[in-house]
Amino acid sequence: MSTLTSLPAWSALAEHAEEIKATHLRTLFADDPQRAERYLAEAAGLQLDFSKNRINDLTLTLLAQLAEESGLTKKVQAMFSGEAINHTENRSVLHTALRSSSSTPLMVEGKDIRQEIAATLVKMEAFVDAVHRGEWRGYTDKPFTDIVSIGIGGSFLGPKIMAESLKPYWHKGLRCHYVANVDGTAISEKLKQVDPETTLFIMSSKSFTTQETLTNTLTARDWFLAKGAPDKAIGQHFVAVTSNVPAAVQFGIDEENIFPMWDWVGGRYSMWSAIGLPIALQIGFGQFRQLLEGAEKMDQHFQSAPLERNLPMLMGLLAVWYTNFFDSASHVILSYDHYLRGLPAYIQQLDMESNGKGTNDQGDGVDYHTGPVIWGGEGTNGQHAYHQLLHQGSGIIPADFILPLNSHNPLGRHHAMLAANCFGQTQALMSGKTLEEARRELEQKGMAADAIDALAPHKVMPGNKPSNTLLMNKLTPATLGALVALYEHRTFVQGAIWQINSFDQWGVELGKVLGNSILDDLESDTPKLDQDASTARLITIFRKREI
Ligand SMILES: O=P(O)(O)OC[C@H]1O[C@H](O)[C@H](O)[C@@H](O)[C@@H]1O
Repeated sequence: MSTLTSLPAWSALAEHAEEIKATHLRTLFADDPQRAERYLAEAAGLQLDFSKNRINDLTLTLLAQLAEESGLTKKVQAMFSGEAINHTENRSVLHTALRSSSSTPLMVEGKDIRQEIAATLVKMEAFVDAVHRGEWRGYTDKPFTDIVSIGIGGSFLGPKIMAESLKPYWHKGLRCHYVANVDGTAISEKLKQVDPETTLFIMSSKSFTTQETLTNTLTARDWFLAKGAPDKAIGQHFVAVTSNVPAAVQFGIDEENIFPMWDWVGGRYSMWSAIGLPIALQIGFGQFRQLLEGAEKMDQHFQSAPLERNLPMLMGLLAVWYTNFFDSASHVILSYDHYLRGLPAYIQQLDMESNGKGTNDQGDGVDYHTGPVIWGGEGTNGQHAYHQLLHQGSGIIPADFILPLNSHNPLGRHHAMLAANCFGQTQALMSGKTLEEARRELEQKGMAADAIDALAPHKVMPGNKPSNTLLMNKLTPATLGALVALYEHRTFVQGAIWQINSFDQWGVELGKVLGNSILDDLESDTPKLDQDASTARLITIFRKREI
């Protein structure tokens, strides 16, 4: 038995889960008229209604006990104070420092990182303002109209999705494009849309070794020169964000055009650093700061609020509750806001790359489930598709519904309809429809008794499906910052309970290495073909393709 499953709270939760499984959410609501008020928590402009979860007060007490026995509070402090909690890479985990307004020195390897952070923000601000004012221009003296941001993983999804989410705040006259995939189509299609004289390229790579990013940047540079730009214009049109300055310089980026980031920021947690430069260019530096401020408010809440009011703790512990005691293997994020349609993909990377681990901190294989599959999409679209599985599928898929109370585009009844759909879905998941209700409905339609017998069972919706509803007054840089920080800390809480390192990603390495040796075989005149039979065959088919 692992140290986690032998904790007293774990067995107590297992026992308690049996009681809860025998209780319908309808009953929990009927038995407790105050439930909706009591299971509502607020922080940093976000309201969480967690009353439609399969819990009661005892569940919360036992989850709090689990947090206590797992040393959660100490682990939170260890992260914020800069301990090297990413122990497999011997690194601190300090994305929270990037949005902190504190001036108390924060030392990492003998250096106060607050100063480096502040200096980088100053450099970013000066750059953003210079581009916006048209002072930093293209080689033919025209102001920039387009930014092409090249990066992948954490160096792509954060900037792209956050900028997309904040479209109402965009700086006029500047468009950002994002290229990640090594598929030549990705960059070709972007380059068709831009003019070399008015395009600025940002190469974002923490390591500066990522195949996709290096390849796409070289292609962009070749295109730029092939379109007639002089060599000396590269400095004006190509900037980089990286923690590997020597590699960027060697690659040909001017040293003064490099924005630093650091080892203590994980890729999927890096949008708050200079990796967020495309966001800042797109929405302006003042609003980029508001994004940071919103996140800082959530950080403060996470560190100080009591567990029963603490949004990230509640959401993280609820995820553990369903993953480990209800065998739930996935979690769905449903954005009821068109601007937030990319958020599920962002959280997918954040959570699955963080908690998709099967080895615990002691180096042993875990004997319990860890990171569930995170997926989702945009409401109401999903209601006409995969919500079927949420309502009538055989398992439990906990859902997060996210809704701003005000729209940036308040058109007639649209927003009330959107909200009604959102709330209606949470209600349907919770209450479902019984056989009697299904039968009554069909009787009222005048259906014959034998037809009712045949059809009614298919119309039954078990309900009892858990969901959270997250509300904010309006989607702004500050509320978006708080929302993303909330999910970061939710991810942390789960990893802390599961005793895994949420901050490394060794699992992505092997495929990269194998990919490189396969690339040699695809391109070489004398391929080794020393792979397994299937892979060797695939290589041979590719080599023999008709061109
Ligand atoms: O920023 P880079 O060093 O180019 O890394 C880009 C991405 O690639 C890696 O494979 C990791 O899985 C990601 O966590 C990372 O964000």
